Amino acid sequence: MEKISILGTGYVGLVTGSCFAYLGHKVICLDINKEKIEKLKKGEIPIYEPQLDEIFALDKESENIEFTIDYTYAIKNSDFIFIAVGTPSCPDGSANLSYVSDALKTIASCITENDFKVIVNKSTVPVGTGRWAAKLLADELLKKGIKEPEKHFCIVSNPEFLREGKAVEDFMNPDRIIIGSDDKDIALKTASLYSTLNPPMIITNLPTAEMIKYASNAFLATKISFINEMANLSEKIGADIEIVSKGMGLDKRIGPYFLKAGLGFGGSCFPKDVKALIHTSKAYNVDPSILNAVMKVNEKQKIKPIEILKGAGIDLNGVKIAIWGLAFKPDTDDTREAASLNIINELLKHNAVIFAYDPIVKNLPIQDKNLNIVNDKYEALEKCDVLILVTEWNEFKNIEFKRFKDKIVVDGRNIWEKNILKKYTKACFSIGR
Ligand SMILES: NC(=O)c1ccc[n+]([C@@H]2O[C@H](COP(=O)([O-])OP(=O)(O)OC[C@H]3O[C@@H](n4cnc5c(N)ncnc54)[C@H](O)[C@@H]3O)[C@@H](O)[C@H]2O)c1
Ligand SMILES: O=c1ccn([C@@H]2O[C@H](COP(=O)(O)OP(=O)(O)O[C@H]3O[C@H](CO)[C@@H](O)[C@H](O)[C@H]3O)[C@@H](O)[C@H]2O)c(=O)[nH]1
Repeated sequence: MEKISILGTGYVGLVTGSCFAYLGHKVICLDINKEKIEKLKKGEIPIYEPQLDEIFALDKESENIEFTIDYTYAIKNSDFIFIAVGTPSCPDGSANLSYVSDALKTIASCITENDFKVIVNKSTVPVGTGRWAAKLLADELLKKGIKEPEKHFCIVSNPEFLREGKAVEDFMNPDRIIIGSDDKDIALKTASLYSTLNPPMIITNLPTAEMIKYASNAFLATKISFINEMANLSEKIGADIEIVSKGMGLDKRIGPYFLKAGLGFGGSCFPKDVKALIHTSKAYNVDPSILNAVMKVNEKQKIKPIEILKGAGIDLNGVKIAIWGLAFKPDTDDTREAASLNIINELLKHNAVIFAYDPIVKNLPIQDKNLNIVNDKYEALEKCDVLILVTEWNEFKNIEFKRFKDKIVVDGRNIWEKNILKKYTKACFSIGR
């Protein structure tokens, strides 16, 4: 069993650290956010993620996991150092590598002449970052007077493919593990951290590993924008996109996944990663025409309910609108790039009054006198004339339809049967049907 530190204890870092500890490794999770680490030390999990509490409790019992803000301690007591800090979008769409670069500089400040550390990057970073990181680290070590710096570390790329809401399940049952490194032995050593999971493995070079992550996310995002474009056409010509998706998905070459039409993709990954890949493509003079279209379709799709309501002749000024679901998808408390934010911002511009409900999310990065977050879905519904279903949480699937009487309902994720909606509502709209 190996000694691992995880730098950055967010969604990816905490899940990775907890799961590695569960697999028997000795894990130190580090973050620069003191408050987060204090909570974790007390046994409080700062994010909502199914199954994480069970694994976390077992890790605490086995004493395989500890939490710290002390870089020197974390680096000294680990052989594998995972970087799992954020890589958000810069205003020009490129990935902001400042957190990665800060982490690398602090690692360099802790490495001594007697050390050899494997530095594994799990953050999603543009192609070329691994080799850039090796140079940055070598320069920092040289500045400290460490000769032949490359003898003291090796950089590995190990992109993460977990989904929020299913993060533990995904970590424990990976479709594949990708390891990229310029040193094959170190790559194999890193791969062995996962050996008990027995996953399909690809061992390759640094840029290929980095590219696999972006190409995967961009392809999944493309599937979503594609099906949403088909939904917009289906709606006009009387086809039902749910049945179209099912019919397409039965073709094994297409497959059934990521063909759910709705309000587009949000979250901390697809939007930023597609934008970053567009940026990289342009930097290498490759025309990212598909990726540009994927983003364009998605931006429109996120505010589709506004277009639907306006198209139905509803003047949004002063209208009371209930929003069900604020997280970017069910089973997470994450609202980064959530369609709910785009819809709420648009509605506020039109002077609508909003009563929003989500089972987990109780705060939003938007403050407005016309935005109310309430604790009960029916309370939101009863106060309003219009309901927009934004996130398909399970609790919205079986509801008392009779409460929809006299309401205008927009089902943004196609969770309700259109015939039932027609029976119980004043007017109803779904996506692509
Ligand atoms: N969220 C996902 O589902 C997911 C899945 C796969 C890959 N990724 C990628 O993983 C990376 C992390 O994503 P996330 O969602 O976990 O981010 P996050 O914002 O939840 O967590 C990042 C953490 O890093 C900490 N941090 C920042 N600078 C630091 C430093 N110098 N040293 C130590 N800690 C530092 C922050 O305080 C924060 O707690 C991103 O590159 C993302 O694209 C995310
Ligand atoms: O058929 C579908 C599938 C998804 N979505 C939307 O797409 C977004 C992303 O969903 P999902 O992929 O389940 O969530 P993430 O947690 O963002 O995970 C993605 O992004 C992660 C970060 O890179 C990767 O690790 C995962 O493999 C990748 O699925 C959400 O807004 C969903 O509502 C659809 O609209 N239709």
